[in-house]
Amino acid sequence: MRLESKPGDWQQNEKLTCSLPVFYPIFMKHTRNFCIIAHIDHGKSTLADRLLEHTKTISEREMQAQVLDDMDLEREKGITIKSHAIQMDYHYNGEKYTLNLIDTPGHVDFSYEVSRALAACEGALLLVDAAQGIQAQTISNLYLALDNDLEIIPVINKIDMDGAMIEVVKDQIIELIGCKDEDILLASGKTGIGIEEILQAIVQRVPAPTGDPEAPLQALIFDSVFNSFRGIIAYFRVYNGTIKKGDKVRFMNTGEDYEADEVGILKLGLQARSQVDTGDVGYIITGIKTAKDVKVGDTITLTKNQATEAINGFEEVKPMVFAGIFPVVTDDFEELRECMDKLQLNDASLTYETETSQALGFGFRCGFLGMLHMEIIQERLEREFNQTVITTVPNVSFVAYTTRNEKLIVNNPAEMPDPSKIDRVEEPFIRAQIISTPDYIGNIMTLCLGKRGMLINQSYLTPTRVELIFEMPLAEIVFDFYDKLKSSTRGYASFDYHPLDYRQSDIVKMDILLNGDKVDALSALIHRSRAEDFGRKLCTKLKELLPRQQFMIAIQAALGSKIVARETISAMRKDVTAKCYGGDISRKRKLLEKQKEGKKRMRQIGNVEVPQEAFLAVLKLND
Ligand SMILES: Nc1nc2c(ncn2[C@@H]2O[C@H](COP(=O)(O)OP(=O)(O)OP(=O)(O)O)[C@@H](O)[C@H]2O)c(=O)[nH]1
Repeated sequence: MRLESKPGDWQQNEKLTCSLPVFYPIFMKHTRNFCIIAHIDHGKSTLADRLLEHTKTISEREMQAQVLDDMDLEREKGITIKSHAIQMDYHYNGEKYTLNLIDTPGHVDFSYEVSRALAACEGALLLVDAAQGIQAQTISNLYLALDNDLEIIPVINKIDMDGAMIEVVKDQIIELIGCKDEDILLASGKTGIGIEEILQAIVQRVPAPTGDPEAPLQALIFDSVFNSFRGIIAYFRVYNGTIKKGDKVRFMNTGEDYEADEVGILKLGLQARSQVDTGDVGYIITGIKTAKDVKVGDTITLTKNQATEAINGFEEVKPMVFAGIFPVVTDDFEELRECMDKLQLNDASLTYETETSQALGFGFRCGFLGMLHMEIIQERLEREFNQTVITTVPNVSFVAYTTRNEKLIVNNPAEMPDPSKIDRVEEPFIRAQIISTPDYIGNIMTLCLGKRGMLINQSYLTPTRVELIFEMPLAEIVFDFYDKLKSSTRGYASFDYHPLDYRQSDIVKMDILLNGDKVDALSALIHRSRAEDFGRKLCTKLKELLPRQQFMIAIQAALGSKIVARETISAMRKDVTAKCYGGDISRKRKLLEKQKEGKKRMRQIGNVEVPQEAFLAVLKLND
């Protein structure tokens, strides 16, 4: 994200409406491409539903049915109907307009995809919750929209709520984007207030798309979905030219040629058309079977009559967080591999390679866009593929330079070379933006400085809202930062971050030993200043999480050969079922079954049984 864009520049987009080319056809004049941006839970989905209902794109009955159908359909066919993009017809002043609503994923893990979706629009509805006011993602999404030169329509949403502070939030918005009082719309996605005004504003204020229908085809891919019958369906926005069914097309960044088996527009489902024109949003099916071959941000052109340039801004999305995923039962490794292969077919941003751990056997080292992405993948493996897996400590990607000046990318603590062979290590830094009421500045500073953050800027957005900008190591955010921020500000602070660069850092490897055996899956890479404290807390947490056994268990944390912390779990004296002997047999069975259930996610390491929670203990360290 470029941060140079200044809030207040927002009205400059008028230039777009005035510079229409002479060949500007009527269908483009009546097209509007827009998205809805907001902080999480400010009511995006609910408002989108009302827009679809109001324009009769989806009837009330379908809306109900749709919500119910969605999960099954998505599972069976991989089609997401309401998200991604949908076209509405809207009649205004006796003329029919085509409004394309492009949905954005909204979470920082997927911010590259958000920026591509925004690039396919000319305008954005900026929703702000009337009770909560401006939050961190309101601002970061606004900046993304400004970077893409979008016309911003500010909307105060949820005005039906008792706690709505319309005037206060109006002032916040005026301060932030420099608009006029009358530019701000008032709405409630729940009751339907303001929906007609929003649709009118989209037609009146969002510029119609520009472009040359006669020029060579340039269509930007802003999203793709996987359909098990039809392969990958790519969603695009046509900037110049026309795409027709049967055309031979080229994906400019991957350099691959395909045939357009089907093209069309996105209504409640896919609607095939003979062609999709300049300025419009549509889909293409080419028989591509894997998500890897369709990259968000790529440009589609024709094989003959190619565009000379791709639409700029294509970027390979890089994983930010890495963790091991292992089958609970070692024999299930091949089955897990098949599931990972299938999962990657429809999620190109998941990367994985085989990993061997002494403790856990064969598994995969996976790369994720962020912690949310990691949770989603784990959940999908369990729900859709019925796998029971153990996930290990997540870590960021470090860069180690050896004394021979080789550069190594370290995505796994086990790959970190011996300290004697390392010249220096670099770690990724992020720019964190925190917005809060001024009462909590002290707590936020303590938290962020404790996480090796540096305060870069502090500014008051309004007298009651302060924005703090820090530069911090990504590794510090990955663990428990967000929860800590919420608890130290009683939920008042909101937070967003963006990657910055790699910086030299004193990183060491912390090993954990159980009864003297090093458990590689519990190793972590950590800053030296935090290592001893981290080791102590981790040992204490592991003591809580490891079940007692018939013998004593020593838990040790070590930096190289130096033990920095130790805890002991004493031996269990009695058999858990002993008290049931001679008693009720069904009670005994229940107890044994309960134990079996608990074993599901246990791994035997040496002679110690380690439950899944222990592998992620790092995420739950006490203060
Ligand atoms: N009172 C009131 N509640 C609303 C309104 N719009 C949405 N909500 C509620 O606010 C919550 C969040 O709404 P969503 O539409 O899911 O918000 P969202 O921005 O799409 O959320 P994410 O997709 O999670 O970012 C839900 O519980 C809604 O019922 C509104 O206009 N008034």
